[in-house]
Amino acid sequence: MVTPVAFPDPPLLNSAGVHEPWALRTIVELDCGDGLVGLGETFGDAPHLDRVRRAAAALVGTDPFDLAAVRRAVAGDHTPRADGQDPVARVFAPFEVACLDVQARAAGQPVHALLGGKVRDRVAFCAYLFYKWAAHPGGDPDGFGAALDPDGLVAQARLLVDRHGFGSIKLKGGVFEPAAEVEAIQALRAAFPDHPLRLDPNCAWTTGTSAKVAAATAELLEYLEDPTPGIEGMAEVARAARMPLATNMCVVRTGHLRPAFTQGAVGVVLADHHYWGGLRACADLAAVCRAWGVGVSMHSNSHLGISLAAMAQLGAALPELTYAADTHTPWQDGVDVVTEPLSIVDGAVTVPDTPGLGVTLDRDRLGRLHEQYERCGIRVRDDTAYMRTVDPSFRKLRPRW
Ligand SMILES: O=C([O-])[C@@H](O)[C@@H](O)[C@H](O)[C@@H](O)C(=O)[O-]
Ligand SMILES: [Mg+2]
Repeated sequence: MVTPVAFPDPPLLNSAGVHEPWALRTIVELDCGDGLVGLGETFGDAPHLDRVRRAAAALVGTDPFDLAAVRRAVAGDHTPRADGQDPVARVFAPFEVACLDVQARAAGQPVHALLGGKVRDRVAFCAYLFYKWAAHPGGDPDGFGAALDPDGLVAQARLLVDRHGFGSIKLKGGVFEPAAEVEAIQALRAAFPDHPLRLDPNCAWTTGTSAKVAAATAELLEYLEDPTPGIEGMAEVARAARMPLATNMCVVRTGHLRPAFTQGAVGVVLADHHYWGGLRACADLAAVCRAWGVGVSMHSNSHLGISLAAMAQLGAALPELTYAADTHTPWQDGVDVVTEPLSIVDGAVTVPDTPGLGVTLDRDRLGRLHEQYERCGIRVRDDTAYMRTVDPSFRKLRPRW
């Protein structure tokens, strides 16, 4: 069964615009008919939802232990996308996770056992800071407050660190002039002297601006994420930067690995099972990174508890994961589709050893979030269009500065 859901999202700012009041996801239930149900979670945009629905229909009768057959069934009549991303990987991913959940439940083992066994009991996550408004236009203030300057961000960091004990901090930049974002990083360093810091402007800067920011933050950042577009641009910045550059934008499929690594464009790749094609594809990615001496971190988008559990299971089994993973979990403020979401305590999720992913679908919650999907009117995430309702002159520019 494939169920689209919507959940409230705060007005988080990024280089593309601002998050809309509702975030979308798609929940996959793989019912094997003998009481075994596997769970998966993926993006919620309508074209993707449509592909996931078609894949689900094509999968009926396929053996959940035969991932090659599952992948073939999912591939169907796919056509490559102009933006270079691999739609099969994206559509296969939630089914791969659901199949692993089924396989692990059938074996009475946690998913990490199927990924080679756990190398850690706790998977660290970072506090993911965003510039944000106090409220959506015309809406009531949310519980997180505004964060439009260094003081606001430091207050936000305190809130997230107090709630979840995060031991490292990432700032989503690309929102204000680079100098203002450097000031924000300096303020975070002063307030959190021992927390590793990262800054991610989502390609909002030219190579020249990126090199200047890299110089200004050389002593402050553990890595600088996607300062500028493209592998060549990143390589140019990497030659000037003292810290490693990280990416979830210029290395998003296998074909990007060789050009990025031979040019020394990135020192850290953010794995994301939702678009690399599942948990095993991310383990393969991590092994390639290890061979090239490139670090591994983990990327996130707005998501719910099935994805958090999948990330935790993967993180437990990846020896290469030496950085705290991204997660948007705190921004969802407890809203979920699972009965007991995994919690982030002392900056980490304790990885469940129970059979499967370690989370159970709550049908009432799923039903409520699906009703919200039906009512919310959003069918494709569009941060830029939403920003333009507030500032009609806004344009998504990469680079902007
Ligand atoms: O949630 C956001 O606004 C992020 O900007 C997200 O869309 C990015 O994909 C991501 O978190 C990133 O690291 O670039
Ligand atoms: Mg990023």
